[in-house]
Amino acid sequence: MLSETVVTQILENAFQWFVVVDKECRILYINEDYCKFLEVDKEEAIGMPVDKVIENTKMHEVVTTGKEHIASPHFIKGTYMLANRVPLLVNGEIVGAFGSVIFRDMSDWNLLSSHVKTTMEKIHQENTLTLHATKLEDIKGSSQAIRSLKETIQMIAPSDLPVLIQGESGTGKELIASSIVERSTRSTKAFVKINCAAIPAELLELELLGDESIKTSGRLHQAAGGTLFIDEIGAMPMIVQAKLLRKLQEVEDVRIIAATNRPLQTLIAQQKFREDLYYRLQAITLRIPPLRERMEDLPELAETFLRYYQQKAGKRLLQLSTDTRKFMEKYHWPGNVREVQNVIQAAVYLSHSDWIEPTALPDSITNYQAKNQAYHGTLQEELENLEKQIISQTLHEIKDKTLVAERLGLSRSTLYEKIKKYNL
Ligand SMILES: Nc1ncnc2c1ncn2[C@@H]1O[C@H](COP(=O)(O)OP(=O)(O)OP(=O)(O)O)[C@@H](O)[C@H]1O
Repeated sequence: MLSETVVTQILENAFQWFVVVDKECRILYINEDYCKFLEVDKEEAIGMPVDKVIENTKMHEVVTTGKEHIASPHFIKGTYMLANRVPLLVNGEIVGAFGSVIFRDMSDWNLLSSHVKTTMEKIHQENTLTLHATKLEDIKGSSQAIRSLKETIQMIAPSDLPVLIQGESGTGKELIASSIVERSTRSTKAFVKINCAAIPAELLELELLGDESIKTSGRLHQAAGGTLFIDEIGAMPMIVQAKLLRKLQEVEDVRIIAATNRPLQTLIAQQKFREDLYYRLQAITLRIPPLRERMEDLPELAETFLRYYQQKAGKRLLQLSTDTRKFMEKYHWPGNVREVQNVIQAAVYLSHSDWIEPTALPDSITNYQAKNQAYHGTLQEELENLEKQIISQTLHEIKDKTLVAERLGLSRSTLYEKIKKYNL
């Protein structure tokens, strides 16, 4: 136990000014610095009603309502200060309140805000983590598929060969295209993009190929000397495909990287894609498997997005709880890496503690397991597994065991027995 003398020294040397009142709002303690500012004698102030010593005080509101005031503006001696006021409780009953001044005036506040600003700028400069992933090193994942993809990129990037990237939506086709450009001899030249699915069919030809009669250059021309990334090429109308092929034969030096989420061979079979254009584009074909076929990449991807969004949100170190990881591992991720990114981003903002619990995941993920889980144990074993999971998750969410017992409709002793049984 700290002696009274030590406690007094700590209180007196605290940066903040503060006051403690009893439930009648009489001052029990006020520190020396605060008294100096208020121009009152400390010995005289102690025992006096707080509103006689501190103008515009709101301590009585806290004592009456039991509600805390955080960073509440307090006008005193011609200036606004910021104050925190919290009720003091003994056995759940209000016995008084503690008030402290966190910013004594605007100059305190300006000083702090300037410190915060420069520190945050420094953190941002040091923070090399970016989600504008464009380089080979930004491609995360250690699955065989990703490793050999990265090896192939290193080999083919310096050439001028056209590349066709095939993969479901959100698998990282644009990222792969950028990393090829970045490793190529054209990295400092134009890198022009066009998304065939995002531009109405009737405008696509003009956008892509331009029109000399109205002196409009298309993106193909703009990419001269550099690279043209044609996203969703499978959505390009046949007529534009024919014109593109013709232009490619005459046009200046452009490297084409095309991407598609539908296999072009299927579109050729359906007569929706020209075979001659396909052969012109696919000198090198890179296939990115969907995430569900390379689930070993999930932890690294989740970690990358977690660190990024945690820093962006200015939160402390966040971790995925074991249950959350389990749900994520069982899910099939139809939106691939982009879906992981979105789920983690939302979870970071939805989490109140240092752990991301399954409650921060969308229902599509938490319900998915329930629908698709294969059961291998006896009914008794499976029921016990589920019971363990429910109790463990509720304990993570609500720390207070009495409240957990209440929520689950158990007596406290039954809850304790189960905690012991399941080693929670
Ligand atoms: N292996 C990876 N490592 C790190 N980030 C990745 C990886 N794959 C994808 N991403 C990120 O996921 C997001 C989606 O990727 P991208 O836009 O490249 O996908 P896409 O296949 O082009 O999607 P769409 O077909 O819908 O246009 C981007 O933020 C990208 O940086």
